[in-house]
Amino acid sequence: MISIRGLTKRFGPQTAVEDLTMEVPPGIIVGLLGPNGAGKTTTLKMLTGMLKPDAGTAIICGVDVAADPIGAKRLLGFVPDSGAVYEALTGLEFLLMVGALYGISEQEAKPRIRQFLDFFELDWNTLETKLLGAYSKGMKRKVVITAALLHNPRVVFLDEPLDGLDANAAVGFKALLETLAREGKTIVYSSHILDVVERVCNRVAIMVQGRLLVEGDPGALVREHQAGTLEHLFTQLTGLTHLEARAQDFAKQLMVKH
Ligand SMILES: Nc1ncnc2c1ncn2[C@@H]1O[C@H](COP(=O)(O)OP(=O)(O)OP(=O)(O)O)[C@@H](O)[C@H]1O
Repeated sequence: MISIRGLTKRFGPQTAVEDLTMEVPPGIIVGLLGPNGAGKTTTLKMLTGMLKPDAGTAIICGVDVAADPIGAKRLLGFVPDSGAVYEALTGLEFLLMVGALYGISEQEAKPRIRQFLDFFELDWNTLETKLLGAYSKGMKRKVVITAALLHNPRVVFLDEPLDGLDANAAVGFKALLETLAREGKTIVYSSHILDVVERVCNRVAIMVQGRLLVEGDPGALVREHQAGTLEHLFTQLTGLTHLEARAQDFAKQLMVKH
């Protein structure tokens, strides 16, 4: 489980995350939502020990992330939005290296890697011989997801996880997340794809300008705000109203100029 108390991060004069407090119990998939620049990635980086908070605490399954970042990393998996990998390694070399960092032997890692490959329909020969720099975006994403889940973490953080995955892989991955949650894992899912969040997540947290605006069951929040859909609730709360009319005006202006 995740317990966040007063988490705050400043970059110079700007407060990227302000006084964030939230509890996420085991078995829950919480969708972290917010417009560009709301502070979602900064929050995930603090929760995974990649950034030190200026104030507040984040506890992962009883371990304080700032006080014991290595201990916390043993318990968590992170799929970052950048999806960066060591491009000069083969997929297998990269995954075995990640496994070794978590103390998993090659003997132990290989069958686990094979399970993920079968699931994602990736070819073992490609993984063994091709450098990651030559993988397609979707293939890299599958390797990054495998790397994040290889050590069977109790808490999983995902930043735009479906980015680059084809429709089949995305459907499979969503089902995998639901299975992991049923097994008692805690999952934080940050995305802009609201209909996916609505389907996959049992809780949502909406951030704006570094602050948590609302948090709870998506259906209940939509009803409470009489929004109809999560997408409408999001635009209501984040102040982006009359978007369609604005888009039409903008398109008309473009047409006049050309
Ligand atoms: N390393 C940094 N140095 C300075 N400012 C930063 C840094 N990282 C983030 N910020 C600022 O903090 C704010 C929150 O950024 P963050 O990346 O957390 O937002 P986000 O909600 O993930 O946005 P997006 O949906 O666009 O990915 C932004 O205004 C951003 O410019």
